[in-house]
Amino acid sequence: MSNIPYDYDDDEEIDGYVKIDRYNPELIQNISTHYTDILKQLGEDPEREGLVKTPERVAKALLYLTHGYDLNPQEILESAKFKEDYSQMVVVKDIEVYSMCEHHMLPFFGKAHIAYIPNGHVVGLSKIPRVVDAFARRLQVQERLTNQIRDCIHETLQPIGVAVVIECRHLCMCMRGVQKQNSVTTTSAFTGEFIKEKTRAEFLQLISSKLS
Ligand SMILES: Nc1nc2c(ncn2[C@@H]2O[C@H](COP(=O)(O)OP(=O)(O)OP(=O)(O)O)[C@@H](O)[C@H]2O)c(=O)[nH]1
Ligand SMILES: [Zn+2]
Repeated sequence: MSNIPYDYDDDEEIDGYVKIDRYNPELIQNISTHYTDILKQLGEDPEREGLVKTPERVAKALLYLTHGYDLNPQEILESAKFKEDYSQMVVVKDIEVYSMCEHHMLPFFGKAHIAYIPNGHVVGLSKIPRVVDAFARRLQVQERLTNQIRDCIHETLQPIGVAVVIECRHLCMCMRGVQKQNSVTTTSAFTGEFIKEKTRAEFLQLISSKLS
């Protein structure tokens, strides 16, 4: 998960990448005011003990859940790009994904599996999950999230190929609407060498194998 401290009054940098403008008190106050009204519209009493701080908590939570807008995924990758003559597939799998669907603003969550074949440069491994978070922590659809991760890695590292597979459960399909609790959505995006069947098959085989 992202390392952003759970402290919204902090105006310092997040891991050196970005200023937390998003967490300023005025913005939190503005969003809170709307949530006080929403609580009333829902038939609740915003003054009762359990709800007094809820609008502010929701405001902070929403700002956290969308902090990806403040991150620059290209910069994250550029910050740890190293010359290395390794030209086999690098696979980082089972990366937790937490995002919010832009249609209902309800969570979707699951795993991302990512591979690239270096072309003279490798990237610090932790930067791949960071890129996933930078795009996931926005209002998203799973297809766009998948393509954005692929394009960012492709454009920044210019590798021989990139592969992204994401598997998620969407709460908007589980706890409302069609109410299918067990459905999982899988999306994928490939560039370069991964468009070839043999390379793609090797990747799919690697992400389906379990560590013993
Ligand atoms: N393609 C895609 N659709 C998504 C994603 N997240 C949510 N949706 C869908 O967005 C659609 C919005 O459809 P609408 O008919 O406008 O909304 P709705 O009436 O709330 O739809 P239901 O969920 O079917 O009740 C729904 O079918 C959702 O399942 C996503 O990541 N990708
Ligand atoms: Zn939805």
